[in-house]
Amino acid sequence: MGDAAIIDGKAFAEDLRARIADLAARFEETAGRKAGLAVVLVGEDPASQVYVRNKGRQTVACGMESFEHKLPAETSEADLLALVERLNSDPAVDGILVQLPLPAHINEQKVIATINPDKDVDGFHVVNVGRLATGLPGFVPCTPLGCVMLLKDRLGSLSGLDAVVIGRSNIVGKPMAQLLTAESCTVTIAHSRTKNLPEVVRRADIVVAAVGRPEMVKGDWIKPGATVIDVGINRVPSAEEGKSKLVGDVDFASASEVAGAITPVPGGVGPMTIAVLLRNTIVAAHRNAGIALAEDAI
Ligand SMILES: Nc1nc2c(c(=O)[nH]1)N[C@@H](CN(C=O)c1ccc(C(=O)N[C@@H](CCC(=O)O)C(=O)O)cc1)CN2
Repeated sequence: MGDAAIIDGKAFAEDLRARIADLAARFEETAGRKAGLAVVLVGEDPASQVYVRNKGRQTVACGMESFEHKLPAETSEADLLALVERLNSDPAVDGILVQLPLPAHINEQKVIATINPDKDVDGFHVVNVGRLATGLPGFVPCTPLGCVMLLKDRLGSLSGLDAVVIGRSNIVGKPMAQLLTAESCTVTIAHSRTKNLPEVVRRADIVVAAVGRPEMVKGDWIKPGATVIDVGINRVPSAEEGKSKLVGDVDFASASEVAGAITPVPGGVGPMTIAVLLRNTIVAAHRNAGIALAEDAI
């Protein structure tokens, strides 16, 4: 392996959860109730089951209330929308998250649009997308916000840096580009159709790979000393017969020879996703209860 510093998302997420646990305890004292997060899972996708279980456990470990709703894969869209409506009007629920992906017969956008934007701790509702785009307070999607936290922890100010985001999804690529713009980076959104992609990436001080292609970004695409954030989570066959392993969108072995710092997979961006979800939930609880909170300090 090379000289790149390893950005330890697991350790950062642990620290963040400890701060959230303090805030949750103080919230309970002041509000007379725990902050609450409702997580809805439709179907039996194995990865989603793990993520939802971890969300529930970490919510409780931080001193918040977890409301889990596990629905069969054949649940109708109407029934799911009715559940979301009930959660919208439940005063014990500060945050609502519907685990994605949903089964093909359910319209994801319709479900997200039904969540009360002030309980949308995933930051996926168009109202929150618009708030982020215009700089208004709302909720920011957890994975990109976690990436920015890791970058600022590593680099301090990001102002003036060249950033390339590879991937243009609504959940990661687009909000990531907006957050980096708000930090005064010069941002390029690249994707699978970008011409001369390696050349574009080589200009960047910050590379965020969120393209969903295992180990696509090679070491010779990286500017020496750049900071590399790997959002990819790809399960691929391992050298051991019948086993699989997780890899990112970055070829870690070659990129870590060149980069100044890099997130590993696993243990980089992934653990930040759930920690930031808990951060958004405690923020939602304070807003819903009308209790002041220095949100930027979390
Ligand atoms: N409603 C949502 N659905 C989905 C989101 C989301 O933010 N909101 N993101 C992903 C899945 N996800 C959380 O839901 C998630 C992904 C990965 C991790 C994580 O900790 N990854 C570990 C590896 C875990 C493993 O072994 O599989 C790591 O990278 O170290 C947490 C949460 C899609 N759906």
